[in-house]
Amino acid sequence: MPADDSVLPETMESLAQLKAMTERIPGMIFQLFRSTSGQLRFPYLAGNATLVRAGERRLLADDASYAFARIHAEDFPRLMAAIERSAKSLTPLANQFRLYQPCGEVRWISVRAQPEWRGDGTLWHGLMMDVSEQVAHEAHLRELSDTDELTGLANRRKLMCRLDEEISSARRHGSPLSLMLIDLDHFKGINDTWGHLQGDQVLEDLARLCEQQLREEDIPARLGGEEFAVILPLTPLSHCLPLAERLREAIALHDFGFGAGRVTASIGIAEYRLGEPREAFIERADRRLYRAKHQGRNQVLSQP
Ligand SMILES: Nc1nc2c(ncn2[C@@H]2O[C@H](COP(=O)(O)OP(=O)(O)OP(=O)(O)O)[C@@H](O)[C@H]2O)c(=O)[nH]1
Repeated sequence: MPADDSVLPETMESLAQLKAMTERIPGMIFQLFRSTSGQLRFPYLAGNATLVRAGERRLLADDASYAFARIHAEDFPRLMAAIERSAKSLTPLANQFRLYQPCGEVRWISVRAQPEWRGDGTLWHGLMMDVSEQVAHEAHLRELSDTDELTGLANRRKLMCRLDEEISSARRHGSPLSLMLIDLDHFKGINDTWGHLQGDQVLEDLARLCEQQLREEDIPARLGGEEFAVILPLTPLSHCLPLAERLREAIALHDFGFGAGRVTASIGIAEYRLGEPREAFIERADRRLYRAKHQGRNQVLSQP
């Protein structure tokens, strides 16, 4: 074979480049091997030292359990199931999990890897990235899209999701579930007399009153305008009625900034009937609210 003096320096240079690059990427590149007996080890692991300490890497080359022990308990079964599926079907592994850092901090890690059958086990070639900032940003966006901007309560979209969840739980367990619909009386008059900003303040105060008067497990929301709703899980109508009455009274006695007794609300309540669709449940509470308005306002009306 003809000697080629350029091969060695070029190879050395590529290796140096590769080393410099892997040490700087915001994650790790790895090979993970799982033997047919189920033992896991990282034959290759390079990259961001904060995810795995240099000393730990040597241990992980023989036994990956040190790293797997740092995975959050809630995410561990999902990751193991994904590894199992990927090994069985030889399809790419894609998962996201929380990893405890040596300092105790938790980071979100996204893993993508391609499996390959090696005769005595499966070898994945992959990449792990620290996606904690992205996960936090997504959670913030989700929160914004679920929250009413003015009052900070859940918005209509979130309320409907929560109502669906509570209805399915009530169906599964046969547990009671009630709904309150709350509408401020003559709110247009408040806006017209005191101005829109003061009107907004009333809505914010009402949100705080709902939170103070109700229990931790109740779910208050602003449906829009001056209309609010509260989901009361595990609550029969007989328990919901005094709660609604207490809230109505608290509103009527509260000083919203222009003297107590100037703002009142009408409340319609209903208890979920097993099997009924969500809209029918809301409709029954709404009919009671409508009736409360027409019977003179500042009152609670219920429908069993
Ligand atoms: N300040 C403020 N006003 C709002 C907001 N959303 C809706 N409104 C006002 O709420 C008022 C609702 O008026 P109506 O639907 O006639 O109801 P109401 O005056 O409360 O009368 P009843 O419900 O029949 O007692 C309207 O004047 C809307 O402009 C808001 O975010 N802030």
